[in-house]
Amino acid sequence: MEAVQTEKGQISIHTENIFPIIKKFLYSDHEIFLRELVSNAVDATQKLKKLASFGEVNSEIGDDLKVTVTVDEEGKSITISDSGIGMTADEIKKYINQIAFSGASEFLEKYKDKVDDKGAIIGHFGLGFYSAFMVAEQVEIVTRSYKEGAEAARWVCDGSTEFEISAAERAERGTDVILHIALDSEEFLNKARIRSILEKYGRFLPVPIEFDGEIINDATPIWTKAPADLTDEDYKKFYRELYPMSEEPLFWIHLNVDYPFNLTGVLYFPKLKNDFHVKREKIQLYSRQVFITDEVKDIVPDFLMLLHGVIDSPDIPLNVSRSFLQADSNVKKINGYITRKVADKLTELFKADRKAFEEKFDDIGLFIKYGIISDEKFNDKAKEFALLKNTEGKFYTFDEYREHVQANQTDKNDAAIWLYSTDQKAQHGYIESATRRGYDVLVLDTVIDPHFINHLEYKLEKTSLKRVDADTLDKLIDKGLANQSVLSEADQTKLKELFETVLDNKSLNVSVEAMPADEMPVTITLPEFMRRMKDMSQLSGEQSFYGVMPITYNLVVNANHPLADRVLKQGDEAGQKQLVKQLYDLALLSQNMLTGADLTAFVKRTVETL
Ligand SMILES: Nc1ncnc2c1ncn2[C@@H]1O[C@H](COP(=O)(O)OP(=O)(O)OP(=O)(O)O)[C@@H](O)[C@H]1O
Repeated sequence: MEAVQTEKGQISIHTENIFPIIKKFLYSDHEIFLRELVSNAVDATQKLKKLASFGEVNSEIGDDLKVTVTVDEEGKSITISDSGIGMTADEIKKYINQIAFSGASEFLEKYKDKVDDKGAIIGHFGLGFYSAFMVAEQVEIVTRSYKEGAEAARWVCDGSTEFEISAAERAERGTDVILHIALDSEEFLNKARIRSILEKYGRFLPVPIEFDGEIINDATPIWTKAPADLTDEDYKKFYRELYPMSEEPLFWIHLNVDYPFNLTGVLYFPKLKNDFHVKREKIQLYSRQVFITDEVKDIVPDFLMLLHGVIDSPDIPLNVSRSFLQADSNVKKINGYITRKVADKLTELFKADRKAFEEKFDDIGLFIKYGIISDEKFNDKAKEFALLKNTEGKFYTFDEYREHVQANQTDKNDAAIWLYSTDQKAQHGYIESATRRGYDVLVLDTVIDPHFINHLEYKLEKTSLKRVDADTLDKLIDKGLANQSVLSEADQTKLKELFETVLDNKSLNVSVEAMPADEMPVTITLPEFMRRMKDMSQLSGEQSFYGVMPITYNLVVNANHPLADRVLKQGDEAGQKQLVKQLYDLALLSQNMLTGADLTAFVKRTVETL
């Protein structure tokens, strides 16, 4: 048998098949054609300006260069005209025929295995000029190069691989791209539709875009200007333009970097309050002032998506799938840069005016906490400016807080115990008891706090956080100093049994403890770990073991309260039962757990005793 010879070769791609495939791939995003063609016209105009500035254009170029888009409803065509550099017949052959075909081939090669994975590709792969064939059955270019003595040329192609180039009439330098719209794309002959597409993609293009006699864009949006030339009002005005329905932003960051990647933009901090899921105005992503997308999910870290504004970077690859984007090293660097900038801005604001920073903290705390949890680098910087607020409305950095509570809130194992409340009103009685002992109570009541608390414990040394109603204070901060009980062991057991029998409730874990006499006679607590598990499973929305696990509350009877003694000494059984029930209901009431028929019965019983 003859041996197989080593051979190298090229897989050939049949370009005749390209157009049906382009159409198929781009199906949901047909309007992109206008972005591509207008961008080309803008590029041609910018190139001309550049050449003129080098002194390479002989004629006057004028300072009112613009791109015009015209819809001819009757003639069923759309024309994109510019007065840019234009093309000679040879350049058409080179740039339009060859490049486009090789671009399309490359595209085919790249995605040939992914025909079913449309969602991953549709969007921004920028096939440029050739996207015209998504909507046109025939495309015509009439162009004249800026070069001296250049002759105008016409190129016509009907979407097959055949084209025709001929001499044409065009008095002035520049290019007209004329799309003869296909039957199935006549929606694009609607002027309102074209205007809205132009406004979406071209709102900040760097060259004036005229449609229906009007300029539809702002060619010098603020992110292209130097911060020194802008006032606060300029930034606010731009914000209103972007998000007309929103409240004023708190502050903003002007991004500007050229190395090792190019990025400009303005990011605004909105007033977030506790608004985590709703009202996420989107960050808009631009590439050289061309709108690309406001779906920046995989490009910008999730916590930064709470910010608003514009990012413009020609270095974010827009022609590949989203999963690829996440791995892209430029995207990673850009994320790192933005995160650093945001952290620096917060540090600067904190240092410049702490009081003003504290006043804004309710609005930015959510963002900062989210950043701390999700981004290690941000976390490192945030230590400087992240604040904790206590029930008195005072703010502390983590270090300051540690210092503040160290003396009084360290337990017998030398661990610091930070107490917190998730609802100052609901936990009022417990907060009051704690502050009576000189303990400090933090307010951690935002949606993100359950995660933030876990994170704090993980990061802080020998520190745990406990909700103020998670146990009796002596157990929450166990200093190893047992209170003396005025009741004997036997009486304590009797009291415990009495409560168990009268209340007859399996979800209660009854105990008798010697607490200070001025504490409540009966307290209900929910152990910290059990509540956290519940909260977390609720937050994640998943049914977990802890989500369905029955809750057991602790019911603690204060042996040193005079009423404990009174219960024991109560002669008649009915009266004793009534007293136990009343004390239990009062405990429920202070935990906001007394509702429905039980509440009605309690009110009735109380009225009767008055
Ligand atoms: N209006 C125009 N005026 C002058 N030259 C043009 C014009 N439109 C297209 N060209 C030339 O044709 C080339 C190919 O255009 P095409 O849109 O396919 O690709 P591109 O703009 O280079 O890249 P992309 O695929 O990202 O759009 C351009 O690079 C340019 O040289």
